[in-house]
Amino acid sequence: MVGLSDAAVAQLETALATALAGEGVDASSAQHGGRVWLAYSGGVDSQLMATLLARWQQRQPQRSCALLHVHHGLSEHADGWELHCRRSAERLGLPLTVSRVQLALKSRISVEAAARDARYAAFLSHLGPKDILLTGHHLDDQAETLLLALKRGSGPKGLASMSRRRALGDATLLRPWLGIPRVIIERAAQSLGLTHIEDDSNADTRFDRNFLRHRVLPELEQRWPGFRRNLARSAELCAEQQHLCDELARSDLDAVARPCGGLSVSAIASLSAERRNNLLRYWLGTRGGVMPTRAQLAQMAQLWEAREDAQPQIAWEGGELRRYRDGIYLLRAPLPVLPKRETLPLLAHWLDASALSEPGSPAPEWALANGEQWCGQRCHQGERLMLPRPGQAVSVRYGLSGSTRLRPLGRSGSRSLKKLWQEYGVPPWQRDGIAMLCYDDEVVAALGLWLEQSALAESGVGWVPVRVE
Ligand SMILES: Nc1ncnc2c1ncn2[C@@H]1O[C@H](COP(=O)(O)OP(=O)(O)OP(=O)(O)O)[C@@H](O)[C@H]1O
Repeated sequence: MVGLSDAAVAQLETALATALAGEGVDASSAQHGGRVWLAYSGGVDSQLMATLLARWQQRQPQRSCALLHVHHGLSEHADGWELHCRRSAERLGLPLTVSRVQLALKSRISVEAAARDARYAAFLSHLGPKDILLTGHHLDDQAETLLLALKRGSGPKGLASMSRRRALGDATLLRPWLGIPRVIIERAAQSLGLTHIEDDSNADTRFDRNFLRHRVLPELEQRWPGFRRNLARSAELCAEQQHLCDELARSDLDAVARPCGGLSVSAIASLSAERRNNLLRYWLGTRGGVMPTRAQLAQMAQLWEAREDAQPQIAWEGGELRRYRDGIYLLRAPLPVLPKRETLPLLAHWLDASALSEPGSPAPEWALANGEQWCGQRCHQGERLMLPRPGQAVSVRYGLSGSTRLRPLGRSGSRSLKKLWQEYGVPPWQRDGIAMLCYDDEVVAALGLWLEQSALAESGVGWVPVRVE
């Protein structure tokens, strides 16, 4: 038995060291400058990992390691857990940060999910760009996660469950023990005589995960030994498939993205339904927010099946998709109400500055009411705006009347703004958000779209508005 326990400790210690070495965070590599954090609940898994991390650090004194405990404020015992973590961190000689979170309990979201969201938000707020966050997740957690994903009817992305390594903001999340069963961890913890927190709610089978852990998985494992390991293998296979789907979606996105934003309807319509759904899920995933359900995705067919002059819209919890001509656009928040007129003192100052003949001098950035950031580039050549005359006010205006007549560079004659919006393919709901740059009352540019002929510099220094990405 002693031999088995020693082997368990050695296996876990090796898995931890190997995962960290894989990130270049060991003595053999000098380049990794980040900190190694452990998400530390004080439960048996993270208690053992904290103990082995402290040992690891003694062999790597140049590395900075720390523990991060999230106090969810859910249990009456939470203060006691925090105290356990503080005492234990002191004994191990590892600094501890405690993060207190407030749970946003929304309908549809379970307490467990709300706690997890709050926990990861707290982790993110403490991690630096090159940091690593370890968690004590193991094979049994992975098997439970896969069964929970099956219960929800997830596709390959959900069934892929947890990954051994993934980005967390600019940091990296590592789960060194994801392939190791809980029994090995318990055996090792026992042999080292560790004291850890026992969360009484872990026994409460009203929670889905606990129900699977205590009632379902033991029975399945008894009937089919190795069942958990097989579940974890299925999760890995799903992760591989998902990886392929993402690769395909990225290349499809390159092909269907329109240069001025949105996706091309005709390009999307030429894809098979499965490929289209894959692309849409990927695209919406990269934009954040709540994903549409499968039924909502099916409804999106209206967007590319509608007549060209129709303007269908599909709304769900995470946003709204609208079609305008050949483009599909995602709107997430309600459109902002913009002030009609806004002066740009910084820009005016820059344009007035005495060093006018110094192209390339640093330009201040100006933020617009629609959230865009712009700056100006001075130049001697090319299509550039003339500088304002002394005393002329520089402003941006929004929501100009559609009958305003303008003369963009490169078009003959003047046209109404309404006609120009159509020519430039600007969807109706974006029009009021386009900033029109004015000298006194005269429009000199529609930012991001065109410069006005009447305001072009004919000689000497001029300037070009440039969007800051
Ligand atoms: N309150 C918390 N603070 C910091 N990290 C946490 C917290 N709860 C969970 N974790 C991290 O997430 C991992 C998995 O969480 P899970 O809820 O399965 O574990 P637990 O039963 O609370 O604790 P453990 O896994 O340490 O036994 C933990 O190993 C730990 O790394």
